[in-house]
Amino acid sequence: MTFVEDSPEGAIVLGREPVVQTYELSKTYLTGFWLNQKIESLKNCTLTVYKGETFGLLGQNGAGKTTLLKTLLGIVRPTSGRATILGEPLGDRTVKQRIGYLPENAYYYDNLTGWEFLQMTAGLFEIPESVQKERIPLLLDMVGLAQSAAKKKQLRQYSKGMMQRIGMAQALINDPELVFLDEPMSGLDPMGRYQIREIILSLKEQGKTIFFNSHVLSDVEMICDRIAILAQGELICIGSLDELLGTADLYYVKGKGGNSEVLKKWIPDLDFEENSWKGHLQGELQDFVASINAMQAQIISLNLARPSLEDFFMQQLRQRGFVASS
Ligand SMILES: Nc1ncnc2c1ncn2[C@@H]1O[C@H](COP(=O)(O)OP(=O)(O)OP(=O)(O)O)[C@@H](O)[C@H]1O
Repeated sequence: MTFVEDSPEGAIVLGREPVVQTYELSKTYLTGFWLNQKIESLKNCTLTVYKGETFGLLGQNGAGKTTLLKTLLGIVRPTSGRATILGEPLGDRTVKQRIGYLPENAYYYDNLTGWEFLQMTAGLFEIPESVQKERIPLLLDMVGLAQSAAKKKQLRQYSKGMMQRIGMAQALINDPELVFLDEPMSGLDPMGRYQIREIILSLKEQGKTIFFNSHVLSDVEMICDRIAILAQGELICIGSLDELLGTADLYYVKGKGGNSEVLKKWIPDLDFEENSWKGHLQGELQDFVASINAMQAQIISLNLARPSLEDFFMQQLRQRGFVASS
């Protein structure tokens, strides 16, 4: 299938099927006793997520990630803008059958065992009992929960890691095409995070589309095809990791001397070490070298560099004034 509509990210990529599309989506919460305080949680967010990709939405606490996810799921009504999920407008009932959702802070009926909880969720999707009998053990295996524990233990006895796993299983109970995961690695130890990453990768192998929120940037870097960064409700960048991190003309430079104010214009993450400085160069190399010569400063080394996602994330926030420059 080919698509050639206009999109916020420019033309939609030919040959790729969009499964989530938002156009200038905004959400303003009204709070306070008189509902006269406004919190602009999302500001004109436009993005496209394609079939089969793992898409990571990043942002600091309070950036608006959960609000965007809840808006897409029809839990929160947008103040303005529009969006489609699997080609249908927000709130379409048929779409709900085809998507899965792992909430960030889920409140499940904790007197149920894990098994009963999955049966209850399957019931909500009207999944026949014969299918449930096959699917529940498969899902438990997939998320790494022992069937005996799932049958015996009530959810109130579950650890954080077990809750995250059972949450993942319920998000997949309807064999969804598109899965929304809100901070799936939050609160997990390294082994738990590794296992969740493995589950996400196996879902990707099955051709599912995964949209997830996270602030664990190293996990995102390992598993995402594309990412977007939200800051104070604004989407400040979107693209594949190669597009965002792998630009061939990005240099890591070390040097000494010169004027720190001038250097900072070229090197936003400028860092000083005894009598030298270092950081990632922004701008044309030739012009930078001319500026270095004019200041009678000295370049010690210049290497092509791919920043880590964490470096890139901090740099984007600093450049746009969302965090103070160090
Ligand atoms: N129901 C609500 N009523 C009023 N304000 C809200 C509501 N939900 C979220 N907000 C506000 O909207 C902003 C974005 O919150 P949101 O939970 O979407 O951010 P987040 O990026 O998911 O943060 P976190 O990583 O901490 O979960 C915050 O300022 C938050 O206080």
